[in-house]
Amino acid sequence: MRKIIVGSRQSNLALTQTNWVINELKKAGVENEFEVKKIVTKGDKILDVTLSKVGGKGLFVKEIEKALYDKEIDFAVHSMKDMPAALPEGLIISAIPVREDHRDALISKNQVPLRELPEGAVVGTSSLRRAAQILAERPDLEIKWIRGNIETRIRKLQEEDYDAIILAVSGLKRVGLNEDLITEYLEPDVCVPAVGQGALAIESREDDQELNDILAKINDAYTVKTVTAERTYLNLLEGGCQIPIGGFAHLENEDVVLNALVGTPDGKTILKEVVRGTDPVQVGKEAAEKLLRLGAKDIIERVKEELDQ
Ligand SMILES: NCc1[nH]cc(CCC(=O)O)c1CC(=O)O
Repeated sequence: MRKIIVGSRQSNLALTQTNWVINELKKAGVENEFEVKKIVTKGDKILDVTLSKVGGKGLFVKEIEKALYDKEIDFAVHSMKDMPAALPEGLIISAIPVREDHRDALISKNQVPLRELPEGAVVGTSSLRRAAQILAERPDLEIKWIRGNIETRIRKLQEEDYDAIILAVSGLKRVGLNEDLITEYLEPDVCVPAVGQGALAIESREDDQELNDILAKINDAYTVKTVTAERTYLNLLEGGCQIPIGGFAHLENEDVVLNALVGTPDGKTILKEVVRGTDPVQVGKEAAEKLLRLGAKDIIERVKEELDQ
């Protein structure tokens, strides 16, 4: 039986996600041997610049994709929300396992929730999406960029002058941090998560049918359907850049219900739509069309120009 080589970034989060997937495959009855091969990406080497300024999503996946092409590895596990809209020729998302918690969380000093933070309190995030939604709720707060992995950000909250930070619940759980650290779970009506947040994408070569059949064993129909709606919507709005866009879908009976949001980084303009339907692609398209009609294009173009400066 073929040994399967799995590529992973070397961060704690990436390795945990990779090992989680391998374990899910084993639980699904896969008996192949697995080897994890660590790969250093450009995104891992850049620590002090706003991620959106240095090139956004592609940063973490390029080197991994080269290793896939060169057949140094057979598959790789990515955070779905870090996946670019379109994959390069010959590579596919071959499976999407069951999603972890989709929500963002506020972690504050002294466990003070968002509504009760003192006026002018400093909130750390490097996500324009989170900044926009936090400022829409609390225009008096100050957003301060924060970089580094999950553990580093939590250390910075303790050691630097942040009053609170925002992180994805999924990442926090995956790296094994105690959920008691969380002050407040931000539900999608307060903070619409990033498209694909909490979900993983397994990337492999399109022509590796034998492996893709194995990976399909941990495909989760619910997650595939909801992430398809979210990514269809995102792909129709975005041009590969990091902008304040949120999208989260859930199922109600047979219906996909998509919460879609585009905002200005200062939170002064927030466009929101809820679209439902049975076909996830149709729901995604409709959400994009509705937001474009509300003026999403202007906001996206303006943010891109500012990022380019
Ligand atoms: N932006 C970085 C990033 N990419 C994936 C996750 C974990 C969340 C996930 O699984 O979607 C995180 C950390 C965060 O957003 O707090």
